Amino acid sequence: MSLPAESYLWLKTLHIIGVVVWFAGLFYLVRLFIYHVEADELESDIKFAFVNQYSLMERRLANIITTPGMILAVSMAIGLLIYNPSWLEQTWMQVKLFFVFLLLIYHIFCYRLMSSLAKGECKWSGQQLRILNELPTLFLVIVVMLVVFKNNFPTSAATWLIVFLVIFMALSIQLYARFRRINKEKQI
Ligand code: HEM
Repeated sequence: MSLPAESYLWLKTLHIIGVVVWFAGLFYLVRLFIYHVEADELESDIKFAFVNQYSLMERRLANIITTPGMILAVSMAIGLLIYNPSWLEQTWMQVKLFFVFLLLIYHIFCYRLMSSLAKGECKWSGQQLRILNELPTLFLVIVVMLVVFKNNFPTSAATWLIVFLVIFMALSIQLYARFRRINKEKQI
């Protein structure tokens, strides 16, 4: 297939725009889930107003931003592969596709969480959702490193970066939880 090089660059531009929109949606969606779960724990009359509003915001974000972003990123990626199928033979692309597959499972899982939240059946705590919300960051770091370094992936540097990220995320979640506990005790 011999498309002009500019077409390839247009596909790549739209692919990157799709990826940015997709991730913005995924990050904000789980943040909304956290607010939703915390509103659900309130013992006040306005609880239902909050919970309904969060459900509406989640649905709109997922259907108008997150999923269209995913569709744009994936369809443009298919275009890039049709343009240059030899990418599929490269190890970095195979590893990338594995992580994209995990990301798609995460995306579908977010939809399941959204529907269980809307029904008031969600078993996840705010703390667990905070941890879940760190997963796409890891996927993002790994996938972007794969497309940039390709087959020269800096294994040792990447390992340290990922270990650092995981520790940093775990610590910040714990610190935030402690900060909230102290604040709550002060209010009582
Ligand atoms: C359906 C899954 C995907 C496929 C098949 C795919 C495929 C591709 C291909 C073939 C390229 C062009 C590589 C080049 O010209 O050097 C590319 C570029 C890129 N992809 Fe993906 N991609 C997918 C998902 C993603 C995701 C989820 C992300 C982000 C987390 C991502 C981030 C990027 C970036 C940043 C580039 C630009 C790299 C550069 O120009 O150096 N891709 N992708």
